[in-house]
Amino acid sequence: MSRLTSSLAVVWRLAAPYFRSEDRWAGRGLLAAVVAIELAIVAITVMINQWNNRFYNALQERSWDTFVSELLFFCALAAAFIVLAVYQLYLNQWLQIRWRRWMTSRYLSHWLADANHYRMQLLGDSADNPDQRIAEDINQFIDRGLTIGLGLLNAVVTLVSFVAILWGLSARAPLHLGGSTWDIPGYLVWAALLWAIVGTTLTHLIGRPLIALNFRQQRYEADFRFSLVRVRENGEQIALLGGESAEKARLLDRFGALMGNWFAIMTRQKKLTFFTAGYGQISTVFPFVVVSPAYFAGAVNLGGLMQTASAFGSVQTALSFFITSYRSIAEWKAVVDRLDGFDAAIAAGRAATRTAETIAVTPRPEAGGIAAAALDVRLPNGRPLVTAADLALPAGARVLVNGPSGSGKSTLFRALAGIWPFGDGDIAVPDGKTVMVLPQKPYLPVGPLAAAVAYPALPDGFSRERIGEVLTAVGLGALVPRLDEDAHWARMLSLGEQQRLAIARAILHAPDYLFLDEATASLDEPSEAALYRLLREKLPGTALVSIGHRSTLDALHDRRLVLERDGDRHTIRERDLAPAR
Ligand SMILES: Nc1ncnc2c1ncn2[C@@H]1O[C@H](COP(=O)(O)OP(=O)(O)OP(=O)(O)O)[C@@H](O)[C@H]1O
Repeated sequence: MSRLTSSLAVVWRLAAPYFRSEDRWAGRGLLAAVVAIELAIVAITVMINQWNNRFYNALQERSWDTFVSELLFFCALAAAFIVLAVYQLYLNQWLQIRWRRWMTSRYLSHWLADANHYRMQLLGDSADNPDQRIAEDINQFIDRGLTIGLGLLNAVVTLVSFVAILWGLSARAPLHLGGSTWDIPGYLVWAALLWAIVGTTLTHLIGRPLIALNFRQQRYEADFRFSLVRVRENGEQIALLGGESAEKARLLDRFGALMGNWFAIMTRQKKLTFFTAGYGQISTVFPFVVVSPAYFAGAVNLGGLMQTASAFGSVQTALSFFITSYRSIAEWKAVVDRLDGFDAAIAAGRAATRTAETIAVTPRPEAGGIAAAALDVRLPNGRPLVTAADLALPAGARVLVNGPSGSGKSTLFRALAGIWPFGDGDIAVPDGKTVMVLPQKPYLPVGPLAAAVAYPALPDGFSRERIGEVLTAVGLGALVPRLDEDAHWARMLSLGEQQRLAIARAILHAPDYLFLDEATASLDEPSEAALYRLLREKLPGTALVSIGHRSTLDALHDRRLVLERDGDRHTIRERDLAPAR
């Protein structure tokens, strides 16, 4: 029971915010309309039940006039039902897309805000495949949630309406068994209830493992899809290395996991379907079996029998809601658990920046440069990586950072840029100053070239002339006529060209601090030196902090910091630049 309450609390936590959001009036209005239509549909079912009595009695009594008028009445009910069914679907879909738009935008903001997506990745696997959670799970949560919710409402209202009818019918058709009449008030209601309780309990016992199995299936499907995307993204490397058979083996391995789980689902579902299908078949005749003694004893006529059977059927269908929707509920529960886990991972990503032991990057009003005190950069598992008693990067400085491979240079940059919270210490960044980090392989979004250059700003943030000018300055003038061309630029341009493009991006944005993490390592030395001269000329006030292994970089900087081994970590120390050759 406590599991049910906590699951309902999770559903409430996921669903309620939309109905309190800025779109609440549209959401509440549509939901109210859909619910009202569902109630009207139950009302029509009740009227059809009463119609059964009149219609079958008319047949038994061979009364033509009543037969015709009852047929017309049925046509009117059917017409109303058709209109209600059409509009219920239409309004339901409308509500779904509005609700989904709101939830998608909310999850995107929480996931992307303050580099949380990156921290969540660093913190581990608890939120696997966020793409699936945002694209599919939200959709399924709403779609299935509405179907199950409305189904439940229908079941409850049907139950209440028909229990009353069935109670009355029990009195009119008392139980005849073994030649005597048994006066059990509402015996038809008790019979339906007992029948449904037996069915529901057995369904739950047989079907319970499906919840966990469905949860795993969605994860395996997403993993498989993601592996396929990785192959597409890294096609060139795979082709060059001839890695196709390794990829195929890996993909089939992932598919194998998916298939193994699927077999478990199949076996479980086979057992469940044996039960539910059998239960469904027996349910068709069960009411007739219960009422037949009264009918054959002459206590009720054909209309009464048919109405009772139909009412019994409605009560029992309502009570069996859980049985018929078990699979759906099991799948939906898996979706709810996944979204809940995603929420928890988002919260953990945020919390990682708020615990006492974190690197705090704080804007300070005073002028001067970036300053770090008692900095202790660690890995997510707590292993120490880099320390610095104090580190000063004044405005306009040109600092080269050296250190052995794996000593933590890139991680130090991540900490200075404010996306690496693991560790301790304080980093002060002058208020309003901007920081940009250029990695060795820049990220180029798929789309027009102008958008790739202007990123992370929108392409219309800069004039075409300006974008063309900076591209020409970094030696990519040949690309200027292709600014509006849509392409996967990261695949088309050489790594050296991509690095030139990233320098163009930096010149366009003119940050106050530019961190270059081996950002020119793919260029030949003269081109690298030319780009550094260009940066100095175009961004005279910008501080340049570079990571690089080449000795030729020394001549392009004014200071050198070295990460030197110090026990289990590396410490940052100021060292002389190599004398110019
Ligand atoms: N997300 C992470 N989780 C666990 N370990 C990590 C993570 N990122 C980096 N590391 C480890 O931290 C260490 C430092 O990595 P980093 O990339 O900062 O080194 P680097 O000095 O820039 O190396 P290189 O010169 O080879 O680029 C490495 O041992 C690396 O394996």
